Amino acid sequence: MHGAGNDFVMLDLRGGAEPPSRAVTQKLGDRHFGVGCDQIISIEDPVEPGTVASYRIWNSDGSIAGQCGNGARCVAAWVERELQLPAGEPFVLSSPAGLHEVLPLGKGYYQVAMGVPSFDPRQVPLGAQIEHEALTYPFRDFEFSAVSMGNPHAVIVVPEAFMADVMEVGDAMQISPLFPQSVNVGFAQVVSRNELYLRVYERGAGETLACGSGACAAVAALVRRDMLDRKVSVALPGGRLQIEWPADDQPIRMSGPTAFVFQGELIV
Ligand SMILES: N[C@H](CCC[C@H](N)C(=O)O)C(=O)O
Repeated sequence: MHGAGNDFVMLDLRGGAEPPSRAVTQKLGDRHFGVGCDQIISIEDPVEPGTVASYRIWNSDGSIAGQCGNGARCVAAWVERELQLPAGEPFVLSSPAGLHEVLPLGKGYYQVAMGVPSFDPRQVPLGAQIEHEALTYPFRDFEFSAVSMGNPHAVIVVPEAFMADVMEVGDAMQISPLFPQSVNVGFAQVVSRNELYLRVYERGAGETLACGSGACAAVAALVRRDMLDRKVSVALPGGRLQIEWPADDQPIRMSGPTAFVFQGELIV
């Protein structure tokens, strides 16, 4: 499946099937010697009351992630079809980052509640050298904001997202002691108070065509810096996501597309 071009191998692990080993996730993620994807997403039995399923996330390099926004929408589409849920009816999923209310919007579009963003440096996490929470932190000759959406994000405001040196800056930040668990690095160009161009150099996958949690993190960081209103259209290379953060203590709601690409059987 893919969500705005961020592509996934979805594994049906319901019934307690073994999660993939690191080697299997790397094999699945390999675009030449395996299937090829940005992340591997499992669909698993519900673990929380009131939920219909749970999911987990592995990046294509085999590392584990706590959240995946585009993946959450694809889990929603997969579950709605597989469990034959009543069309248009909301339901709840759980992930390592918590509970997620899903609202099917029709035509493969879903709204997912992605949780309340955290700016606490210990939550992101940032290295111990950062003692206090701040709107931005210095890195080389620029500054970044730090946000957790259940996974770590650094958000950099740039004049031209298209011209940003995503790989060089992204690589340098991911290996910096500032980010003990590495980081997803967003390059955000503010078009207006309701529109953002965004590119994301993801932890464990490199630059992807879209990053749902990255879009949420960028909106949260720039609302906090009074550079955006609370309802924003985020244009990424692979497609558009609608992000709304109703209030600081409310979950961010992300809406966007999903697509089924291919179904097969994995023989390991
Ligand atoms: N690379 C991310 C996981 C996938 C996030 C992204 N694909 C999304 O849609 O949120 C991490 O290691 O935290």
